[in-house]
Amino acid sequence: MGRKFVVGGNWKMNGDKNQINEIVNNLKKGPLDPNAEVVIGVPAIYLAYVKSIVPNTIGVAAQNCWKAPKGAFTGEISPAMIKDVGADWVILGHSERRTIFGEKDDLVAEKVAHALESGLKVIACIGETLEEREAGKTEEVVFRQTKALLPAIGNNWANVVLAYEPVWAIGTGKTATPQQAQDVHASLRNWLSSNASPDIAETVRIQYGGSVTAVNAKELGACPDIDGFLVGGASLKPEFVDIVNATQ
Ligand SMILES: O=C(CO)COP(=O)(O)O
Repeated sequence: MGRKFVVGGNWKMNGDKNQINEIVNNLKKGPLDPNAEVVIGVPAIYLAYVKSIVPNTIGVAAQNCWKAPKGAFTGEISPAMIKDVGADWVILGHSERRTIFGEKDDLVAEKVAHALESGLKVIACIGETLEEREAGKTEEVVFRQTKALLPAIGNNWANVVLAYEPVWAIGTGKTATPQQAQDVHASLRNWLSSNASPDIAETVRIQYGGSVTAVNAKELGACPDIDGFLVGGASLKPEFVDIVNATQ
């Protein structure tokens, strides 16, 4: 009850200053549902630029970070740096980080722990592959990925949003049906109730991600355990505003 709808736009490795200006102007024009929280996940190199042009009501997220504040980690950025340029969120454990860059559950957990300790809010992503779904392992995978996060999150659940993103639905145009998504969200909440606490299960927001569009957002958003979206492709387009407003 009372979970504020939260919509994230994950731009991935897309956008240049021209396109960013267009996206931000579109968000400013809105109008955006004041009851929805909006966070845009931008490429690291544009974090400061986006922060300088976006209204304060819109959160800005990095799409990854390292698990230490500074040091000899060529090419990486730290939560301290993300905060220093004014952003306050980071997306961690995205399936593209897990599959393309080989990030395992324990590395994701270490990153989550350090990001939270550093005062960032975290969108932590979980989700099964098509092979895992077809083998009937959806819950096993999602519970395993979430279990790894429990010690990392500790008492910091208020600063965490979970994003359930079935890998087979990402960038494929194959959205999970509202029932498929609702089922996983509900069983994850149930699992959290036993393995974290009933209060955490009740209050944590769980986003759905994977081919969300203005067309399917309303039906997905109406499901009782879907508390928002993590949007890839459509977050670069004007329809993102309609997705933010899906529960209005
Ligand atoms: O990976 C996603 C968001 O993090 C989803 O991407 P698409 O919305 O492009 O399927």
